[in-house]
Amino acid sequence: MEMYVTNRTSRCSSEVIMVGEGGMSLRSKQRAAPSDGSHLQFSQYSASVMASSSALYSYRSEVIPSTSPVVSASISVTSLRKTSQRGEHGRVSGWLETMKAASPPRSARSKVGDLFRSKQLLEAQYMEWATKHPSALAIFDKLMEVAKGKQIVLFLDYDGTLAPIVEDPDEAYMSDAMRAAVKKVATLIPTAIISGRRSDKVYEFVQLPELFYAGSHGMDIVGPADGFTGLEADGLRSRDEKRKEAVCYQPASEFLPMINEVYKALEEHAKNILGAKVEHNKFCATVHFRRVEEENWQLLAQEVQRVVKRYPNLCVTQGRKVLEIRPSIQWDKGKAVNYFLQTLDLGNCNNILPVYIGDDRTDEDAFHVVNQKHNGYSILVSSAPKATSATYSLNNPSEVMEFLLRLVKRCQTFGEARV
Ligand SMILES: O=P(O)(O)OC[C@H]1O[C@H](O[C@H]2O[C@H](CO)[C@@H](O)[C@H](O)[C@H]2O)[C@H](O)[C@@H](O)[C@@H]1O
Repeated sequence: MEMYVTNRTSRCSSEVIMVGEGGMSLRSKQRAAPSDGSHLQFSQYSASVMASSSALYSYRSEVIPSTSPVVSASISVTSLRKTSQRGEHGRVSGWLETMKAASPPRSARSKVGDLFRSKQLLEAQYMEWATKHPSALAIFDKLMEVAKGKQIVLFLDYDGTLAPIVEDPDEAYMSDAMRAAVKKVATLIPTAIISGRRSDKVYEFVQLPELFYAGSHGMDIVGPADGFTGLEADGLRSRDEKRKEAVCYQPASEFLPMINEVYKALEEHAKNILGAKVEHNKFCATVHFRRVEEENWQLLAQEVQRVVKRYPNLCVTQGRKVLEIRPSIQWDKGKAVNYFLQTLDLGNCNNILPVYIGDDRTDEDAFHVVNQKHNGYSILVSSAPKATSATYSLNNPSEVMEFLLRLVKRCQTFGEARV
């Protein structure tokens, strides 16, 4: 099956078909909302997506910078709402078929021989994929050679990157060892966490005032004021106690009442589906499928559709066994990366090297920006072959920690992480 994604200019129609973890797929066609009037512009991009029946998938993408000095691209704005134009049932069925193809019934998985063969197959597929996305640990010295004399700026996703994926999103704790590694690196390199969660929730997990935070997929930014350097960041406390020194950027602030309303409606609609959970991520609402029996996924997706179609200014994006309902504005994790770089006064600096580490589809926006605009390092965290524009890979959060510690050691030895 071959799938195409196209998107041109900031006021455009886009058609996206995606296959994700557990084979979740979604197809939609929508008109993007007008620009929010910020200094950032949407660029052109095109990509093709290919997926095999075994739910292995990959895509090639290309970003064509506009003439604007600040360019970024988005790939993930999809809408279940518009799906209804093509027939909701057909679309949801297609989505479920792909999802089930990636999760064969337990009986089929239980045979030892089958398990062994599929493990071997997966390993071979991973190795092939890893030749295209080399391990950032394996080529660490080479990466650092290129970084010599450059200001590294570090961007980290949270779930699946700093903390392992778990069943209950309220229990996605990072380890103390990871916290210590992030703390060390943040004392040497300007570091920000860009998460889909609400920023206060991420801060609750991370507990490090040394960092900058952007929650709600970059729609809730706590960053440095002009002339404020990365090493002086004071986490979320800057919001209350050091307001003068911090900048809060919330490009979707007018959507807050709407998201509150949608959250309540989703909770109401999902309450009778066993295992379903709705999370309020401030500027988006996240519906969790992970603990829902597969036979109820369709029901839950239909409930989401039912709610979202009442809100023409909202759209649905996908993550790891989640559907996320968010404002249809042109803002994403990639824009948040640019925002941080600009407020750190590094946006137009040739001497910077942004490093972005993330595991999910919404991180792809940031990978694009880091690759195309800044020639930086984009690193996907994944233990399975995955569609990505990230150049490099790390297998899991433990490898992320190892990477951070090597970065620390390297900075301490050479003192070159900051210009
Ligand atoms: O951008 P991120 O920091 O990666 O946040 C994306 C979503 O992460 C969380 O959900 C994911 O992790 C959960 C805990 O491991 C897991 O149960 C869920 O299936 C994953 O999708 C978070 O709960 C969401 O709100 C974030 O949007």
